[in-house]
Amino acid sequence: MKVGFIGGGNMAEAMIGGMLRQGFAAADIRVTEPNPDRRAALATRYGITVEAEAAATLAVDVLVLAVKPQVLRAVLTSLPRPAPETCVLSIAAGVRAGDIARWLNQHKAVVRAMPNTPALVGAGIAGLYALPDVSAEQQARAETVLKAVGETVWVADEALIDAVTAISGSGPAYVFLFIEALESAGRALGLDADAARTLALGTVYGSAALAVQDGSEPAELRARVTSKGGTTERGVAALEEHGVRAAVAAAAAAAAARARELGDQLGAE
Ligand SMILES: NC(=O)C1=CN([C@@H]2O[C@H](COP(=O)(O)OP(=O)(O)OC[C@H]3O[C@@H](n4cnc5c(N)ncnc54)[C@H](O)[C@@H]3O)[C@@H](O)[C@H]2O)C=CC1
Ligand SMILES: O=C(O)[C@@H]1CCC=N1
Repeated sequence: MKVGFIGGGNMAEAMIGGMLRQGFAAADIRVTEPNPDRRAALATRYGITVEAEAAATLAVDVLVLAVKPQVLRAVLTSLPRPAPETCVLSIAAGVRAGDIARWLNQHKAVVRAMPNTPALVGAGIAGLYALPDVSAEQQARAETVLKAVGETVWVADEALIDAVTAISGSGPAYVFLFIEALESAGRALGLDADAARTLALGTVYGSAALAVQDGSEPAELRARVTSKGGTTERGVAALEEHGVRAAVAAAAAAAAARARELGDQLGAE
């Protein structure tokens, strides 16, 4: 299967690294990238073909759109229409699949996906949505590309991709913010910087691993840490008093609203 990338930035690199680790051949991956430093870096690191112009990148089974949402329309309207069998896989936040099809001269085989940066270490999670004209085989090809860097979840309603964006697309930033806060609380309690970071990171990593492997409800896992009259009870009560659930809900609502706003703004162009 041949895969092309329009845009060779962070997300494209994460996906390319994962695909090569999963056994994709470097000869089957092509990238179009205008920045000469990025072109040299990708070609050297991965031995793939990286070019300044899109022409050769288009003759592929899956064409990944990995540029910023704000430039997508200009990029697509300057391209020839891809072959009907080419599955276009957009990872641009907010931009709707129907607008992509329109900018590609009514090329209807469009899958819209939202991956996340843990893809860099093969631990990504991506939501996908396919326009009705995408065949089962084209869907499977798009999924194979994303599965190279983690798990996938299909949604049947495109509006839910904005929810995926708010939860797992932007979510790593919420988790990193929590790690920052836990680390700085550790320093405030007298731990040195190294110990505070190691403890904060190990706690988030270990807790996520336990939740995934054990499979119990997160509330049940929390109950197992929380001894009656003990320390966790006080700590969790303080988190609840300070509105941690409301803060997370507000973060997700704001991110989803921004995804919709991007879709409205960019689709109206
Ligand atoms: N960073 C993240 O956590 C996530 C990002 N996304 C989406 O992925 C897309 C790419 O994001 P990043 O990789 O973070 O951005 P990035 O800025 O690292 O990469 C974008 C690349 O596109 C290149 N580019 C600009 N104009 C171009 C053109 N005309 N033709 C080809 N390439 C061009 C840039 O030189 C740059 O290397 C965005 O649409 C973003 O919404 C999706 C999921 C998560
Ligand atoms: O912040 C953004 O717009 C992109 C989409 C999800 C993660 N990064």
